[in-house]
Amino acid sequence: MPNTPADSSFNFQVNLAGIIDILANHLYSEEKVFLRELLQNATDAITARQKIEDGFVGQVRLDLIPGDGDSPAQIIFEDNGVGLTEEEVHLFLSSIGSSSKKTVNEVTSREDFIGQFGIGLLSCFMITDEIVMVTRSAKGGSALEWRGNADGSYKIRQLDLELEPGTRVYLRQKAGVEKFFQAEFLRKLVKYYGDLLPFPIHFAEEATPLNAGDAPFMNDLVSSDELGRYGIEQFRTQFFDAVPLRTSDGTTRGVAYILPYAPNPAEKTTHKVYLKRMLISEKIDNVLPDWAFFVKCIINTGNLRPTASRESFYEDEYLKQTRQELGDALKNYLKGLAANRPDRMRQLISIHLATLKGLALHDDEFFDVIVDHLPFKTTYGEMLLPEVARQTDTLRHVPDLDEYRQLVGVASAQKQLVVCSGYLYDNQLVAKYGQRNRIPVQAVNTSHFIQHFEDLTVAEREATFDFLQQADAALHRFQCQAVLRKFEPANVPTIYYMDDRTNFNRSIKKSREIATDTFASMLDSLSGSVPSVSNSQLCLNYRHPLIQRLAAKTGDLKLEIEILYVQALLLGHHPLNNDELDILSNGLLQLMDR
Ligand SMILES: Nc1ncnc2c1ncn2[C@@H]1O[C@H](COP(=O)(O)OP(=O)(O)OP(=O)(O)O)[C@@H](O)[C@H]1O
Repeated sequence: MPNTPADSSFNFQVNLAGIIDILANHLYSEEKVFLRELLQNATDAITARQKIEDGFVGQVRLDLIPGDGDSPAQIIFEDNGVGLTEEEVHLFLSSIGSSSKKTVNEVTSREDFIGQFGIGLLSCFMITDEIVMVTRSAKGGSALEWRGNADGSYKIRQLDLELEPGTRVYLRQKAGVEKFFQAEFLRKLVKYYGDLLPFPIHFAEEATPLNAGDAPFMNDLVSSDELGRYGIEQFRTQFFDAVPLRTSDGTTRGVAYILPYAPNPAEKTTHKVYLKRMLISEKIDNVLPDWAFFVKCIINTGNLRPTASRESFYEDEYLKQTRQELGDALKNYLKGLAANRPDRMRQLISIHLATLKGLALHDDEFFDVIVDHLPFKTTYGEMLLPEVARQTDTLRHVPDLDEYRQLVGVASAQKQLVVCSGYLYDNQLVAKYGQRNRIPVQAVNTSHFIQHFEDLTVAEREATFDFLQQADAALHRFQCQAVLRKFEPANVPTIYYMDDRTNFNRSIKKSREIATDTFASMLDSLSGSVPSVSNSQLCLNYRHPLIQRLAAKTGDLKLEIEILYVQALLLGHHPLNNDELDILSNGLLQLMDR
């Protein structure tokens, strides 16, 4: 054991080969990014040269020397950028984490370049064991050869060659990465990462560059047809629409494609993002607000800061501002669509209804943009909430779908405008609409309607007294009270209101019928804990001829009343338990006997 003095200090020891291995092989998710890093260095070198030579025209050439039996294949990647002096080679190329792009002076600033960490070149070690770079600085000096090894060693030598300024990188294939050394593969990869770069990238001696150097979304005057065609080309999808995006300072611009289908909300939509015209990643998910997951974007940005792996952006002020502004552009599009093309807005809503409703609930701003255009089922047919609000002083809604179905005919006949809020999010949306627009909102159920039905006259009440007594007694075992009222439509004989307690007890009874012994005793103790008093009501319609006839009859009407009760359950979409099914079958048998 070494004898360490009490308060001695040491420097960390760096295992160079280990660090290189981590950076080269574990920072990036895929090997192909080595080409992105080479393109990025070439772009930055050309930018740096343009800073000192006004109007300088950059270019890049990529070549592949196929392998033969003895020597492996080799990629040669060449740019006519600023190159490196000997001092710079030692300072930036041979020192991990050093980058010439951090240097700020009167001609360059940090924002001019894509690179910043001083590690990107190491990604080439994913496909080679040795990086050879031949460079000559535009600032003068002789040509140099630098050989960097994955074990952390490097060599430099001066070359006695009259080279034009620029840099050439040689990468000799290591075992197991043959696919990156195929001409076709490289061509595609260059197009993939560098299609928008503003200088030609040639393959070998080919006259036509591999990259287009531009894209329709970079052009302010682009037509939406052109954007649509670009969307098909990029994603093989005919989108619902293409929305041009642009931040106020113009540093980020692009296009948002509205998906022609409802996306899976569990999956985040990712976007294709270029940084200073170089493709960073297709999997960026934080450049748009969360609510915008019904669009897929392609954007080019000049000021967002990529992380070291370049697979996402730092959550900084620029990103927040950009996200806000791109979100605003989308909201403006939706507003414009609603104002000028309501038919298209309706189509968009019909595709993304659930998504838009869910988003509106969680984002107040978005809520205000969209809520006036969301269709709701009402007793007057499909309506928008502002239309409903114009026609009633209180926005009444039925939050239970089955209950709404039972009530719709009755409420329409009473000329009551009621919204169905039984579909996903509708209940909360109606409540939020009332809250934000200061309109009273009331959730109503069947009981509300029964209370407002017309009462019988005194004479009618006297004449039906016995019948009502009998009905009440017959319904007692179902924890239900009989009520006699007059309501429209006259062809509806009954309407049933089931309160929560009865509902709970009925579900327990239904489960009890199929439960094992142990589970049954648990259910018994549960049902014992609920008071048997309930407010459930079977409202009999005195306008219906059948009810009038029954009310006028004397004798035992238990079976008739029970059948009416079961019929009301069925109309209200309530599942029947065994007792109730028996009532139906007995009733039919007795009918046959008669
Ligand atoms: N083609 C090139 N022309 C001129 N200089 C280059 C070239 N490629 C690399 N360099 C120099 O080597 C340095 C290190 O490059 P590297 O790609 O590792 O990091 P970076 O580009 O600075 O930052 P990042 O890690 O963010 O890519 C650069 O800062 C630059 O000075």
